[in-house]
Amino acid sequence: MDKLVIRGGNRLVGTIPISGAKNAALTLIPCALLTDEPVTLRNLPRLADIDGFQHLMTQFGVSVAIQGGRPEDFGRVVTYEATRLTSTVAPYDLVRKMRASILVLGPMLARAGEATVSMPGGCAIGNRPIDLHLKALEAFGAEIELAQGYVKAVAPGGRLPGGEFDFPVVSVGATENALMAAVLAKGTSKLFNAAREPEIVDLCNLLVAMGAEIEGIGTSDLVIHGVDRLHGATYRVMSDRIEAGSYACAAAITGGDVRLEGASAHDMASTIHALRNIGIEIDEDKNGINVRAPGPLKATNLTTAPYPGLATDMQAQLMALLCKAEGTSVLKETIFENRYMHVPELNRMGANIETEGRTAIVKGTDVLTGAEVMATDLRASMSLVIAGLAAEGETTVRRLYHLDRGYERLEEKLQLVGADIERVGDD
Ligand SMILES: CC(=O)N[C@H]1[C@@H](OP(=O)(O)OP(=O)(O)OC[C@H]2O[C@@H](n3ccc(=O)[nH]c3=O)[C@H](O)[C@@H]2O)O[C@H](CO)[C@@H](O)[C@@H]1O
Ligand SMILES: C=C(OP(=O)(O)O)C(=O)O
Repeated sequence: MDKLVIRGGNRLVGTIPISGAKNAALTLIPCALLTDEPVTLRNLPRLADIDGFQHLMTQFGVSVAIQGGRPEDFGRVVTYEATRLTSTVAPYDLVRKMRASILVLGPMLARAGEATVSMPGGCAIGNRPIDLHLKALEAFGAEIELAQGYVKAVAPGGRLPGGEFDFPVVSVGATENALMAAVLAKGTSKLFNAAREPEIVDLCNLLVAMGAEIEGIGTSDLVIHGVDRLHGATYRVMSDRIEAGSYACAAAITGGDVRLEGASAHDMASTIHALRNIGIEIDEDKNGINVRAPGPLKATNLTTAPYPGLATDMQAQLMALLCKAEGTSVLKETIFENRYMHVPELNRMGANIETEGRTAIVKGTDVLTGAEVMATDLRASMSLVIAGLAAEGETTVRRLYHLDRGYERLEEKLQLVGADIERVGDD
């Protein structure tokens, strides 16, 4: 298995292109199930999760055509065509590798009147149940049965009537599934306390481009007027606010000066706010942001929350940055119950972090030291890379399959700005 070897200490300077957002792409791709016409997505990141999702789409008889895209380019253009669905079953073997596979449930049910999807199970960052996905679909009229680890959902009479659902907890995935189910329902549906992450706005924009009728886009109350059919569309995936935030942390920890080309300051306002509190200078323009670390990093307190709050997907990377800040920072993780798996690994690199339940106390230190570390999940992996870039000596990060789920050609992008990082085969 490959590993990353990082020799820390280089100041990052230059430009990093930001890719299309993984978490948007993973909800835009299943929209192709909603129509028999082609749906073309531009700026799709080249990631293991996207390949996995495409594989799942072919399982349903969807044709997947990758156009152009030179190997040296970031992103690519892919057309999905679900002229006729040959299966409505998402098997365990494909779903277990990628939680986001549950996002085929809503659109498949809307298009085919039935869907059978393996339960995704837990993962390193927490239990991650799907009860809200199922409750929202039931509120729209679906009949749901759980058997042998599978969810079987049926729309009586072949089409959901639509309905209302008030989310007791904000859920990105459940909002996405409910939206994709409601757009083809017979009647009007309402969602209250829906997630309003930028990726949900991206999803709504594609659905509208396909002919859906949605009111309240960007707010937590959505009204969806079901239509009889949707048509194809061509759509550009939004830029990845978490990838951009991660590279901002990487630049900042090295005292660097980096432009993140294509980053959307609007979508990552909470991360920018946190970085400014840490003493990082950020200039925004319509094509990207510039990140500069002019002096010592300052401690700050951070609490993750649904959008527009601080994204839980940024917690680990900001924590790595705060390991080198002057003073003590207190972080609170409110979204997932087990998202501090990077803490013992960062401590092995000389960080001073203590956790108590959902709170982490980070005492800043002058020196981090290179070490052999093990990545446990996607953002935890990135936090170790960030620490490694500022550490004295060599850091080796293993289990790169986590990083490859969510960072398009990470080492190439970091090399562009002067990092000493390489991917090597394990011996
Ligand atoms: C592919 C994708 O877009 N993944 C993102 C998505 O995950 P995902 O959509 O899985 O996360 P959710 O927003 O659903 O989870 C938020 C909270 O709701 C809980 N919950 C969720 C669903 C449910 O049916 N029941 C329930 O209790 C979860 O356990 C968690 O505590 O949003 C998360 C929160 O911003 C991000 O960290 C993930 O990167
Ligand atoms: C947790 C994440 O992704 P997923 O929901 O795909 O596991 C993430 O992107 O940080």
